[in-house]
Amino acid sequence: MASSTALISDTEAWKDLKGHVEDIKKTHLRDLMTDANRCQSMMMEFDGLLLDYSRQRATVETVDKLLNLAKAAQLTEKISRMFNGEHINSTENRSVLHVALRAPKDAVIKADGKNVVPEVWNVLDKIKEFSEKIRSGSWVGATGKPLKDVIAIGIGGSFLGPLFVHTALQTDPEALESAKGRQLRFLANIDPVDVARNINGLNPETTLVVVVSKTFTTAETMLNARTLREWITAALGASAVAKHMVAVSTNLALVEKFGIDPNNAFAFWDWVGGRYSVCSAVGVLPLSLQYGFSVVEKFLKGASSIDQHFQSTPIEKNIPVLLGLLSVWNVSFLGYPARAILPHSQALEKFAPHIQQVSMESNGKGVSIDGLPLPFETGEIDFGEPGTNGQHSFYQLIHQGRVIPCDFIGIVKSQQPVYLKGEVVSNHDELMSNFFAQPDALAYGKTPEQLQKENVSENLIPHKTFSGNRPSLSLLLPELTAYNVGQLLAIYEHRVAVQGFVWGINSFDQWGVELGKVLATHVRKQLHSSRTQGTTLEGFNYSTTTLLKRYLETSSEPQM
Ligand SMILES: O=P(O)(O)OC[C@H]1O[C@H](O)[C@H](O)[C@@H](O)[C@@H]1O
Repeated sequence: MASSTALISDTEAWKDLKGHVEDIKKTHLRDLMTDANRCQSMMMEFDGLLLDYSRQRATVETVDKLLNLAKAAQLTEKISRMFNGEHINSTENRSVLHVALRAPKDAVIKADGKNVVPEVWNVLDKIKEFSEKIRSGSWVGATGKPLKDVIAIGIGGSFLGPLFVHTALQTDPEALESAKGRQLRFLANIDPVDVARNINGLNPETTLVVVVSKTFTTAETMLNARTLREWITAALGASAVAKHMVAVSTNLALVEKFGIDPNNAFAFWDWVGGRYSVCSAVGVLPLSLQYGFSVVEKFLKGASSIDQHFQSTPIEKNIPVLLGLLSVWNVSFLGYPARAILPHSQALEKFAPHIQQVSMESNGKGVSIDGLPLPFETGEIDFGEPGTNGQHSFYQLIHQGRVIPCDFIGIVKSQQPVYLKGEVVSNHDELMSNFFAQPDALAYGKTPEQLQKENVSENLIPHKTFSGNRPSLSLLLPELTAYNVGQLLAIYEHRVAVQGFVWGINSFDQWGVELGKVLATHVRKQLHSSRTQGTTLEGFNYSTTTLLKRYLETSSEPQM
């Protein structure tokens, strides 16, 4: 067993897998897929979901060795420590308890000795009450009109998760029905173009602005909040802020200082990481305003179902654990640096951008949790697009260029089925034909011999050959309701945690985002003094000085 300061790469289990790579290099998925017993052992079912990882470059032996690696990494213990509220985010001295955000009312989850579930439900109850008031029109704006439109201001974790869930629910029949006549928009970027897009067509009289920021100090969010406060006060007077602006934050003192009534602030806690906060008021408030609390509660229940599975299922049958181990295998042993997330569902178009933050901000680290430099790479480059759009864009590279393990996510029952008279299949079957075909195209490829049999001319044979042996996994969801969206979210959140636990890093801090912010502060000061006092540029290198000079000389930004 590894001591807490040892690197996982020093363990026998890791070395064993390193050696095993040579065995796997001799295999081809074409052959591995002929072993029905192997394939059968690589199917997992839970709560309506079906995971098939038989197209990973892995044998039954590989999976056993990965499970040994999990043991060497003390994975089960680390999962328990997370659920027990220990301060596993050691560099910030915090618990990691996003699972408490979706726990049933009677659950007991402790942070620093205190059960946090009642606090969670206090906020959920407050959201339920508030969102019902807004939706029913009993809460009105400054001129007496109901607030039918919502702009949620936030960035990073205070934006991507809520946007993903909102996009996924937009076409769900139940959610669609309950959102009738309402709009939810997201303002994230500090680019004034994003402000212009968000307020376009909206009337401050009928708009509620929700400022979402864990810290309530994020530069982009606070300037956007001041910008929309100005938009409201210019139209309705300063007193309108109380009726038209509310906030979600862990920093209620700063919310009040900003001028938002503390009664209209929705709290969350430092044991919720920004990128893990969609199940807190960060997501639940805007989504409840749009869809009603009962729809959002189903989303929380779906996530909770996976939490319970993750906490209590033995590792060999535990979906997030297996997914995490396979990602470690692909990154650290097979050397594939990227992962493509390919939902065959337009409703999941914002899933990959959300997982990009969850995964890359969590696991893109250079040192172990004890601060030792890592002799191996962690994290992967996540990207993705819904199928079939990606197919007509970057799949060429995935089929004949670099090897990129792919996650295919499919839905059995469409949210919006269409079946035209006289067509061979329904529109959803047409979409899903690609979901079923692509993984085999990647795994099997096409040999020169096959091409010769098809009488393909000799000069084209190299171009039309597909090497195959490209790994993927398939996840099939029964439908895409709020509940399933919650399941999907929690599977990926926990998968990322598993990867971090095995690599022995802290997946819950993000010091790497700080440096750029500090340097931007220097630039901001310089821009201010150059524009207001004509101060010459100082303290920047040749490159930045040249670029800044060009920017200042050729732009005439409006000055207040
Ligand atoms: O919610 P906020 O405090 O405004 O933070 C928004 C975002 O800020 C930073 O960029 C962090 O890296 C993100 O993890 C966080 O989600």
